[in-house]
Amino acid sequence: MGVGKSTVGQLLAGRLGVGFRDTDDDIVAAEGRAISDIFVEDGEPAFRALEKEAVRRALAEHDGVLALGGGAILDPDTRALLAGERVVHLSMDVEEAVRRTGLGAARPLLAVNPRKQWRELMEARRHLYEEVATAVVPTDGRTPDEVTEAVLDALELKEA
Ligand SMILES: Nc1ncnc2c1ncn2[C@@H]1O[C@H](COP(=O)(O)OP(=O)(O)OP(=O)(O)O)[C@@H](O)[C@H]1O
Ligand SMILES: O=C(O)C1=C[C@@H](O)[C@@H](O)[C@H](O)C1
Ligand SMILES: [Mg+2]
Repeated sequence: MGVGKSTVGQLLAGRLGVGFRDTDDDIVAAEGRAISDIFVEDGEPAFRALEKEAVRRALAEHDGVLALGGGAILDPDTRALLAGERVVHLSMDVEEAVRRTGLGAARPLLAVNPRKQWRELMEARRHLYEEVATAVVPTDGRTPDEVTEAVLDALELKEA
């Protein structure tokens, strides 16, 4: 959460001359509600079901850079769909995470005690991010442009 998937994803798409899509945005557009509202009104399992369908559809329809929600990899079917794709795990440490996400209600899973919750989420998810990633790119102390450059290098992709 807040690692820069949307920011770097758009920069990367620009550098590659391809389209950019973000499954969080797809869900918000389809539902006409903010993600935090979906969490509060319907609960996390309902959000995960919407997310799984959004990822499946985006992978089928879209040929370019796709940003996933931070928890999309929790779903085993989604992880299976990512097999065979280039998947970048953008990483950061907890202090950088707190700086980038702030304390707002926009990220429901970090709403209370964000430092502790972020650490716990990472402990629970790290192995899943590592399982699906074909490249890991640390983002600490790097600007979005520098991260984008590092992603291009890590994926050995040429610019358009
Ligand atoms: N490399 C970076 N260095 C500093 N700040 C950054 C960097 N990348 C992104 N940011 C800032 O951090 C915040 C979160 O970035 P962004 O929304 O792109 O993350 P995200 O991974 O898409 O988040 P979410 O999980 O909510 O979708 C934004 O304010 C953005 O400007
Ligand atoms: O890491 C997560 O579980 C989330 C990340 C965001 O991208 C959103 O999909 C939502 O806030 C949940
Ligand atoms: Mg985003």
